[in-house]
Amino acid sequence: MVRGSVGVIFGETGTLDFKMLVSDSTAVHRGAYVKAWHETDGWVLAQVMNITRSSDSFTIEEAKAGQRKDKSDDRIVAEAIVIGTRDNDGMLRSPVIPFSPGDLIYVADEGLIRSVLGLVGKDMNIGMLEGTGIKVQLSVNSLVQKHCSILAKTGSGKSYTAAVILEELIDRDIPLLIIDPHSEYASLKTEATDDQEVFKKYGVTPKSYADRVKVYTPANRAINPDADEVFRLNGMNLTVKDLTSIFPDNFSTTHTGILYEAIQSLRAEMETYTIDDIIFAVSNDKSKAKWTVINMLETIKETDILSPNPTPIEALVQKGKVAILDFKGVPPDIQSMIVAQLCSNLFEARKLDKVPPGMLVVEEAHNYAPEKGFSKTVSTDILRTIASEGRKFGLGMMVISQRPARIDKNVLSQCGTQIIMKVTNPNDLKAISKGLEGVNSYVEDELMRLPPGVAMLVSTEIERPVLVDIRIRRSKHGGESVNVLKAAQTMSPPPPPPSATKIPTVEESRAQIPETPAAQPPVVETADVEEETVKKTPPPKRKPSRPPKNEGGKLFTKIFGGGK
Ligand SMILES: Nc1ncnc2c1ncn2[C@@H]1O[C@H](COP(=O)(O)OP(=O)(O)OP(=O)(O)O)[C@@H](O)[C@H]1O
Repeated sequence: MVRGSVGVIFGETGTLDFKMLVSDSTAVHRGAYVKAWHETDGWVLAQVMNITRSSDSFTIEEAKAGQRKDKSDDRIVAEAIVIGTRDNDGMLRSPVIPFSPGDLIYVADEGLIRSVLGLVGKDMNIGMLEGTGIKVQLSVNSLVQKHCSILAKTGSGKSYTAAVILEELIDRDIPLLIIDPHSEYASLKTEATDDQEVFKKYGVTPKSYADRVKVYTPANRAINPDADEVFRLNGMNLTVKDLTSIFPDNFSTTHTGILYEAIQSLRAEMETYTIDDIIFAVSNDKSKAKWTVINMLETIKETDILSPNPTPIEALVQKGKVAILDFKGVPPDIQSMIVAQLCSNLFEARKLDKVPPGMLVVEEAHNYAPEKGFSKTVSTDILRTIASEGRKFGLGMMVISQRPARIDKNVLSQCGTQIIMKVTNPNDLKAISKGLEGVNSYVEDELMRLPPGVAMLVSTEIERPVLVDIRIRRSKHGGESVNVLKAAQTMSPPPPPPSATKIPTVEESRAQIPETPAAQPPVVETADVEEETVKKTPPPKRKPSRPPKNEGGKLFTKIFGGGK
């Protein structure tokens, strides 16, 4: 083999693929980018999709003993698909006449890979092209304006990857508003303490974003003592629509009528009214149905979310700042109501240019914009609107979910960048492969096998899907699972049984601050309850990159459209 080459083309060749005889087993690996000199097109980029290795030259004794002394005459054959080359106008082209058997194959250089895949001149650093040292950089403008989704099964690295992208956006002063149901993003404030070697590998340094991030709680400080500020919605002069939209299923026509009359009478009497005034006005109604209405109004009131001093949207969305809405302790219905109101305010404020362009980040998006037939929430409409119209006004959205099949299709289909990590649920796999343009249904096989920390990136900005080894976080990761065994071993002994427990006095009860766990949004489950509700133990940290292995293979051809 000529020096520097890794193989030679042989057998029947085409314009879209070829086979190569590989010089030695470590020369190329599945997924490797290689280049071939083409007589009319010059250097053409190709990707190895499959490798096989065969040998008959060993003795039965050697086979029985499980030892082969000489492996030098193993026949290693790789199948590569042609990606193409850029012409003088920068257009991607693939050859129109077949490759020539006997031509040499080389490992592709960074310049060719970048230019052919379309990874040129971009700004954000999200990691490295899997199996290479080539940085994958995305365009901030495109990612924000054309929206982005991060999809994977639980524990596969969604919030880790999201935080990597958010760090890049914060570094570029993009305002962020994060809907955080599981208190995962406050850790952006804390610098990561991982191994320095890993930071070096990805070309980043540890960093705290404490001066940029503010955590808001829609609950109160007793429930969420780590929050920086409370978040409140406008509680003055609420309309019938404002109130009924919180519990749309609970308000019958009769209930709505009672509410309507009460609010009409208040409007006739006073300029401004509160929820207390509404409850009082409803209590004057003669029907028994008023008690249901009062009960619902009391429930809303008790959440404390409504206030005469609401949090202005201008305080949340500021250049270079991150506002995290931490939903710890907030009931699911109220979460949706908050998302609906907040996002409507945000969209209106952006349209009137009252806040700078920025990005809305929605974790567990399937709960706030569920697909029809799964559940109904008041936040779906505005999230759909932002997905379809946000880009006109410089309002981007990042949608994060472990259940792609359950997110509103209108929302998901608007995402120009899709970052997909390991997915195994058949419905989710189907939903993903259906929604990805230019990727056929066999994408499912590859997604099922992705190791932790590796994502498939599909973007309107790049020519074809690529696998990315997501970089290390600069800030600490906050989405760690609870170690159940350790917690059980370190917890204090349980309290005595009820009969032996002293009943606290009213004063003692008041003095105790309730330990309210983070609210879990409602889940309408079918066959896959287990996957969604059981938080997996985090996978072991992956090895730096995928080792060259002579296995699998067909997947790549299928995913990236082998072109046969
Ligand atoms: N790029 C990465 N580099 C290093 N470790 C990673 C990476 N991605 C994920 N991990 C590890 O995997 C674990 C799970 O990741 P993460 O919390 O992001 O999962 P998730 O998909 O958001 O899970 P859940 O749906 O349960 O919130 C993390 O604790 C982290 O240790």
